[in-house]
Amino acid sequence: MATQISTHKATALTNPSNYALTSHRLRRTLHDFTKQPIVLVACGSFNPITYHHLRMFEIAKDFIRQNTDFEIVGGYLSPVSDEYKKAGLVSAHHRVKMCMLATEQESSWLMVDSWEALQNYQRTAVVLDHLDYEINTVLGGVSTRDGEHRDVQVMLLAGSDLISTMSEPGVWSHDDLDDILGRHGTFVIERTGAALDQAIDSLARWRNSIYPIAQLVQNDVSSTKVRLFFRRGLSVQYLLPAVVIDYIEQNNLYPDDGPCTEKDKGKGTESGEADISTSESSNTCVKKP
Ligand SMILES: Nc1ncnc2c1ncn2[C@@H]1O[C@H](COP(=O)(O)OP(=O)(O)OP(=O)(O)O)[C@@H](O)[C@H]1O
Ligand SMILES: O=C(O)c1ccc[n+]([C@@H]2O[C@H](COP(=O)([O-])O)[C@@H](O)[C@H]2O)c1
Repeated sequence: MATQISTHKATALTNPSNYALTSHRLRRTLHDFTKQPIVLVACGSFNPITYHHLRMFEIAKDFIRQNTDFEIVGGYLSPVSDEYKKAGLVSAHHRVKMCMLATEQESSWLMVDSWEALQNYQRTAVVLDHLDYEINTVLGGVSTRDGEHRDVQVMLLAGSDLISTMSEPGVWSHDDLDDILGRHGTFVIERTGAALDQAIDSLARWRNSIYPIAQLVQNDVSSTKVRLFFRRGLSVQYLLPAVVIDYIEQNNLYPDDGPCTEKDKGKGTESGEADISTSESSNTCVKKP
């Protein structure tokens, strides 16, 4: 049975049954008492998680250390619910599991929060408010080495493609943008095809709490391309953790479509999927031996 909880905000949040926040890597003591403790949260499909999803957190970590007065005490991936109904979305259970395998194997500080995934669709503002409640109200925030209590600021970490949708009419509510960009704050990682300045241009009123971060090494990997590679029997080695590749193969999550014809080349199998012919491997269409 789901439980209703209330927060310091007007929102009522509902926890899926048996839900408890994963917090084994949440650092409860601040190293530097002059810094503001923060937790980074990336929301998305993670269908499947790629190395670049993990890399986003490392890029943000470097930026934060060099340019801000924040101190990161934890990082969460929050896979979206099945109700998001994006084409080709495999079940939340599998996407949560893949994120867990990846973070446990590849990272020493990242965790997965399944609250959003394992229930009905939740807006991103609600997800951030939920984590704020769990970390600050339920767990009691963090302390300095002298035992002084500090609330943790829960901040969104997103690619510039996602942030550019915030300027599209009808996608996000203004109140939610105020909550996400104004109250929580957001780190925006540059993504090929979605220029940073264009993505945040019309979000100027929140500019003090939006931190754009350029990618020093351009990385154009997307989950869409990874799914297409699986479906075409192409290698995905080194695009995502081996432990995730094994899991996908064991559960046959993105089945190989079989040999493709001349006509198929460059086409996705899910509506809305990227045209693989725009990538370097455009002319490769081979079936696995
Ligand atoms: N290569 C990348 N560069 C920058 N940001 C990225 C990159 N890949 C994913 N992200 C960001 O990671 C978050 C979660 O992404 P998501 O799970 O939607 O991955 P995706 O690769 O965009 O998925 P799909 O291809 O299925 O649309 C989003 O904020 C997205 O902008
Ligand atoms: O909260 C909103 O109004 C909102 C509007 C558009 C997108 N989002 C979130 O943004 C993420 C988009 O993921 P994706 O895979 O479609 O890029 C996903 O977590 C959605 O819940 C959230």
